[in-house]
Amino acid sequence: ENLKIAATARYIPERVVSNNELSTIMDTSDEWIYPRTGIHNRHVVTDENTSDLATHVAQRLLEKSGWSADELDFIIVSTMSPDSLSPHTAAIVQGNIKASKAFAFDLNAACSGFVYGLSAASALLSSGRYRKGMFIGAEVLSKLVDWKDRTVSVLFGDGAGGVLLEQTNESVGLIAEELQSYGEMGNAILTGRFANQNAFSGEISPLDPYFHQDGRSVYGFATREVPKIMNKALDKAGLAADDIDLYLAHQANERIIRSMAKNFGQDLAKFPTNMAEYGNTSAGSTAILLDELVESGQVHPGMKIAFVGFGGGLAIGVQIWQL
Ligand SMILES: O=C(O)C1CCN(c2ccc(-c3cc(CO)ccc3Cl)cn2)CC1
Repeated sequence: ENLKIAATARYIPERVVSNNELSTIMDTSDEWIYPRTGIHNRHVVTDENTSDLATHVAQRLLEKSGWSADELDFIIVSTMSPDSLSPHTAAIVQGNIKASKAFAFDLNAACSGFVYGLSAASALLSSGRYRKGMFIGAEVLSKLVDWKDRTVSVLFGDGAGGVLLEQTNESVGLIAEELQSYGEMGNAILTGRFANQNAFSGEISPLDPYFHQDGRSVYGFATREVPKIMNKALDKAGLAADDIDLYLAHQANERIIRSMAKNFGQDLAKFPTNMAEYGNTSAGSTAILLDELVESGQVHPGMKIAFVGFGGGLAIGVQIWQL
């Protein structure tokens, strides 16, 4: 499908929290966290929420591309940590940047959110009904974790990244995708639960709203199932793993990425990582990584890129792009 990524951008909140700082508020250490996860630091908001991060990304995308806000046909924000259910975060962004002709909606596919959102944005453009779209992955996971739970709170961070997409007649764009959910395993990654308490339900025991994950089973799921989905996407694209120049994988855990590289028979150099600095920023992670690589020149036109998302749902998504 002839689609062009016209610009990329990211926005990371300023406040850095190192593993060492975390060890002053909970019983943990860099020696415990880093070897298991590849994480040294994470960034957290202090006075911003998800829509603020996404709005910064939107403004940077418009600045970099020279597009004006009212050229946008739509804005999609992929997030599992919206400011509110209503207004949805994409609508807040649309209002903030005065994208007067755009419709906006949020999408939640947890850590596969960047790939699922890229799929939705690509489909809207390939339908021929729209020409220019903005897609942002944005998270403030720091409001969803229990900062007294050292097993989970050390894994996550806040951040956002995004792309501008447009129809093009250049032979670039989405080559193939494979998206798959595994709802029966959904309870392995839980957060943001609302109890179904109402005037007619009688007493419902309150649910804790915090992040819980069965790390071992998610780890096993990711290493087992992602390669299968990747191979399906490669088959659809008529490509081999060697043909992909870079694999931009969700930045959940360094060891998982290492095992994926081994599984695909690929050099670790093809799997750039930045979780050391940002932790797991769910739908933001691949978008942030993409913008950093574009900025450093490691990602440029002519390359074949695979975006790989996996996590809450549970869900997996792979998209292969010709840049
Ligand atoms: O070694 C240990 O104690 C543990 C072993 C397990 N670990 C894990 C396991 C799973 C995840 C994870 C999380 C999400 C949710 O965004 C999505 C995708 C993944 Cl693969 C992150 N870390 C951490 C250290």
